[in-house]
Amino acid sequence: MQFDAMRFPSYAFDPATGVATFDYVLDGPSPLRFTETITLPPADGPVPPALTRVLELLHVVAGVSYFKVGAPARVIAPKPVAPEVAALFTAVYTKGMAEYAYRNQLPHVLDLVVETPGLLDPAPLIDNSQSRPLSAVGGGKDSIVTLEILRAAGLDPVPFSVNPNPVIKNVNAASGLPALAARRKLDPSLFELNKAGALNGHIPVTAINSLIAIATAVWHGLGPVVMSNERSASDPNLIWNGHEVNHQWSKGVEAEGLLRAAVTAHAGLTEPYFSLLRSLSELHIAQLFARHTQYDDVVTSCNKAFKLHDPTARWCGDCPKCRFVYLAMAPAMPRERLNHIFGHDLFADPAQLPGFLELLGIDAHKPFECVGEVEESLVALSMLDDDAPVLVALRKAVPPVAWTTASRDDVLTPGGPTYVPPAYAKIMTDAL
Ligand SMILES: CC(=O)N[C@H]1[C@@H](OP(=O)(O)OP(=O)(O)OC[C@H]2O[C@@H](n3ccc(=O)[nH]c3=O)[C@H](O)[C@@H]2O)O[C@H](CO)[C@@H](O)[C@@H]1O[C@H](C)C(=O)N[C@@H](C)C(=O)N[C@@H](CCC(=O)O)C(=O)O
Ligand SMILES: Nc1ncnc2c1ncn2[C@@H]1O[C@H](COP(=O)(O)OP(=O)(O)OP(=O)(O)O)[C@@H](O)[C@H]1O
Repeated sequence: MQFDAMRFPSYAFDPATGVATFDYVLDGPSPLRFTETITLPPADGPVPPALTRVLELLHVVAGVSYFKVGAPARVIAPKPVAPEVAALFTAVYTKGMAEYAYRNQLPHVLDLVVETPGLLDPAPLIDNSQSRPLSAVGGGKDSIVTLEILRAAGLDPVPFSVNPNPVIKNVNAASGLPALAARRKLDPSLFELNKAGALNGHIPVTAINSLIAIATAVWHGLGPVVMSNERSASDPNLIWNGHEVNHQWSKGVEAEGLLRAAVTAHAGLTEPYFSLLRSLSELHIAQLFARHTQYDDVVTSCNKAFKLHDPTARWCGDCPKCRFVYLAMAPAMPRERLNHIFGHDLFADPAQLPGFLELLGIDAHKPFECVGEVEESLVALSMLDDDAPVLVALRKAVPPVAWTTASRDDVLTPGGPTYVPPAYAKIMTDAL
């Protein structure tokens, strides 16, 4: 299938139902049309201009799911925008699609510049910084840690999820906090095209979920959207043709800065969005999670639980994410509790050894999954001193030089750039 350009013909929003419809076209000799539907949790009152503006951003950003069917050389945004917005669009379609470009060997994707038809002045500023935060919940340990820090500080967070599956609903129930939810429905023809062998691959889903969260916060008169993206999300998996390829790009600090700047320029929000956990390693977050036992029967970080077509699974016990989180939580809690959470004893199963070696940097590149850095895995291993079969084998396999690169202080001391506003930074300091 050959396509020349991707266009964004129209979008509509119905405040009576909360339904937004976004139209897309892949132009070429046989054009393809798509419509995505996003339903925001309904709110009373008129539609604030800032909501319309956030939906304009979402229209273009959510287009990546359809762009990937054909990877056209041109992407033509529908409206004039500020430079900050043009920068976000281009980054989402290039850096956000880098894993897709790498796996499908489409180098032109990394050099694409999203075309925008003219310049728009920045929107007037709206101070939203003092209102209740909206806290995105994905069902994993990270968002639970954020929710509990915000709650302990008396900020009365509102949990929010896109397409909450049973895992997310159970986490919300365990928190006891009333939650908001949005629904997102991809155009069904995408699945038919995928079955027929169309180009496919990973997309920067966090950028999409984040804009849906910001739209919801604006419509409900809430404050900043608080994410739980960790420090290591910013690190690439590999370099390809001189470009970084990062599976988690839209969870990284660069994407956070671009998204904040674009939302402030286009919709005027002074404090739209930040990650509270940005300065922390996954290992550190796992230690903070260990303080809260009420989520043990519901927490799930395994991505198998998040398939669009299989919403029932919890920890599969046999993927990079399960292995990494198991290793990261192991130093912070008794093994019985760990095995209860996972329903598997991964350190007793020799079949898990190759996967753990990969996490420890002894094989291949960092897996294309949301896992922490090699140093974090090494430090976690160094904090474990029992003789479980997998641990014994791992200690033998790690070359002596590897231990010298793994510093417990580096991994467990907060650091790196963040966009956490001062009031929230103080809360974080108090929580650690
Ligand atoms: C759950 C998962 O890992 N899905 C990725 C997987 O898709 P799969 O076919 O195995 O299952 P589904 O997610 O049900 O997707 C069905 C098809 O729909 C397409 N699609 C899905 C969501 C979307 O927003 N747009 C879409 O076009 C998808 O391509 C399938 O054809 O493999 C896919 C191809 O590599 C990935 O695109 C699926 O990833 C989801 C978008 C997803 O939600 N993944 C997150 C669990 C994830 O990877 N999060 C990253 C953060 C990435 C970021 O920068 O935001 C992380 O936590 O590290
Ligand atoms: N369905 C969703 N709706 C809204 N936000 C989500 C959803 N899934 C993930 N997120 C948010 O996106 C960010 C990245 O997701 P990620 O899956 O890494 O986090 P998590 O589920 O909290 O923790 P873990 O890394 O343990 O899985 C987090 O801030 C998370 O809250």
